[in-house]
Amino acid sequence: MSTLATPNCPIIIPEVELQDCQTIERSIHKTYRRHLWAPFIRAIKEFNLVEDGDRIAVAISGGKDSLLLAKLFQALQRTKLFDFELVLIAMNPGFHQENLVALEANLKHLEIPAEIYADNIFERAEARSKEFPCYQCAQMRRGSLYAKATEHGCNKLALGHHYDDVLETILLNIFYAGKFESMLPILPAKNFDVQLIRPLYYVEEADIIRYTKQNGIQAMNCGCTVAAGRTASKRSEIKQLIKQLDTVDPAIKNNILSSTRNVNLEKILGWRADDK
Ligand SMILES: Nc1ncnc2c1ncn2[C@@H]1O[C@H](COP(=O)(O)OP(=O)(O)OP(=O)(O)O)[C@@H](O)[C@H]1O
Repeated sequence: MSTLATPNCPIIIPEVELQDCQTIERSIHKTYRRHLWAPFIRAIKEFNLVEDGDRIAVAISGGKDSLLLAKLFQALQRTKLFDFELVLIAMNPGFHQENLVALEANLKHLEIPAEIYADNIFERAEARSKEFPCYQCAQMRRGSLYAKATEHGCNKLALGHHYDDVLETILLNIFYAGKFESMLPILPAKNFDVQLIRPLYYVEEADIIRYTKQNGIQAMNCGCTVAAGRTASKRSEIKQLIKQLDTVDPAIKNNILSSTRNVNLEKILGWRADDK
């Protein structure tokens, strides 16, 4: 997989031998209790992301975030805090063969019995939009995952977006789209009877990287075969900016998110809701 790293999608090199599955599972409750388990539970409780009777599809791309998300959901199910069903799905959008083999190996080792299904989204996204395949790809991936979740009778689809994704999205929207818009922890799908949930909302990327490296997990860094390296530069610039700001004042990250809860409608020039 190392050959598939790009400047905007750096590879995460494990710092130890791959640990056995039980050790990895234990680490979530011990070493990473404060930084992974606690924020995961906090988001679930604060936003009611999981409720009794739910049937939740967890979408696993093979990257570090969704591999962790699957392990957290398996751990949550064992606690019996909520009575819910879990469906694990992984879509193959046209990965390089070496990425697909690595994904299968990771799922097996981590005891994540996910259904891998094929949907040639990379090819279709590129055919539809040579210039901006990423936007197409993101839309089509989401649609494919919603459809698969629906096919499995799920009422929720969990994605692996984390705290830093949320902050980056807020700033990207301000800087490059001229709008104040966040990424929500829970929202209804537009064309499906499914709710999208983001249970890693409070989990910091640095902690996911630490957990991944320290458990020897070689997650997929970037499965894209179409535009990897050409795009996502704005996101990586914003990531660097937030990193720099964090060294100046560690309160800044939290303040970026807090600003989305604290909008003074008397001190803004305009707003819209439901196209109004
Ligand atoms: N091919 C896929 N199959 C299943 N789920 C996917 C796939 N691609 C994306 N997802 C879901 O959408 C989320 C966000 O996708 P994105 O490509 O932004 O991932 P990411 O930030 O690189 O996260 P990850 O480390 O999980 O890949 C993923 O965490 C995962 O839950």
